[in-house]
Amino acid sequence: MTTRHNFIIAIDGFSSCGKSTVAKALAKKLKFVFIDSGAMYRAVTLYFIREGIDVEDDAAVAQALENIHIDFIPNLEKTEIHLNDEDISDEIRQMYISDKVSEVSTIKAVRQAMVAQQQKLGRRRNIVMDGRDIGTTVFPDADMKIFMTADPQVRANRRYLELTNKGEQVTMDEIVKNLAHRDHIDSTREESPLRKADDAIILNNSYMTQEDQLKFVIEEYTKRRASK
Ligand SMILES: Nc1ncnc2c1ncn2[C@@H]1O[C@H](COP(=O)(O)OP(=O)(O)OP(=O)(O)O)[C@@H](O)[C@H]1O
Ligand SMILES: Nc1ccn([C@@H]2O[C@H](COP(=O)(O)O)[C@@H](O)[C@H]2O)c(=O)n1
Repeated sequence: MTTRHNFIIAIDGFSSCGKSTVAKALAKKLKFVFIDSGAMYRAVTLYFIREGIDVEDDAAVAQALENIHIDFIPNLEKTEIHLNDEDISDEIRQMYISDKVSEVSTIKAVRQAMVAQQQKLGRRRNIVMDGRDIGTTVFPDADMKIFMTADPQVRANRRYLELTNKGEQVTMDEIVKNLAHRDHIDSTREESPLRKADDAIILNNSYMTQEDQLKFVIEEYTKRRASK
């Protein structure tokens, strides 16, 4: 067995509870690389929608995965996600992607392709990766694992504010349904379902500010770093 020298932080949890927010802030503070694994599943979903890929057609799915190239490109303060050299960072946040992404994410071939890329991205670099199966499947040996949750109504309110501030026409009802729908599919699918890793620490941020949640994970990191 080879010893790993990089530090891996896995942040998993339910939809819209603030995983990317805390992961991004933590990565910035520690000068680690932040990887939003959900954005990768969203990129695949966008490609499937655009190309009209039938998710039941294994050959079409396999061919599509061959044609999909996802890159994370740092650009000033943010990291863009590119699908075959196109910046799709904003497009993948729209509701029509959120409505389909969990269905696409149940496909075994899709998960295998994404997990392999995620593991490659975490080789040798210090990273913070957020998603649903990071602490259980992608990096079961992560140095620190957080499992995030928040009250469903709080999560829906936050997502509603985020999307309406961006000018997207959505109703609270649509958002509540989408979060419940995704959480259900993500937690019950056969392939690497969303679940708390046995060694993950729970962070319920329903009544925490973004500053409080960052402080919580930095304190946890400081303890872990000292014992690594
Ligand atoms: N502690 C907090 N208090 C208030 N708003 C928050 C807090 N943490 C995150 N948010 C806001 O909640 C929304 C959802 O956060 P974020 O996108 O980080 O969640 P996520 O878990 O990564 O979501 P998803 O899994 O759907 O991608 C964002 O608008 C973010 O600014
Ligand atoms: N490791 C992951 C990450 C995400 N998914 C699926 O993608 C959806 C979108 O993720 P967001 O974090 O951007 O909300 C999510 O609902 C999952 O269906 C996944 O399966 N595994």
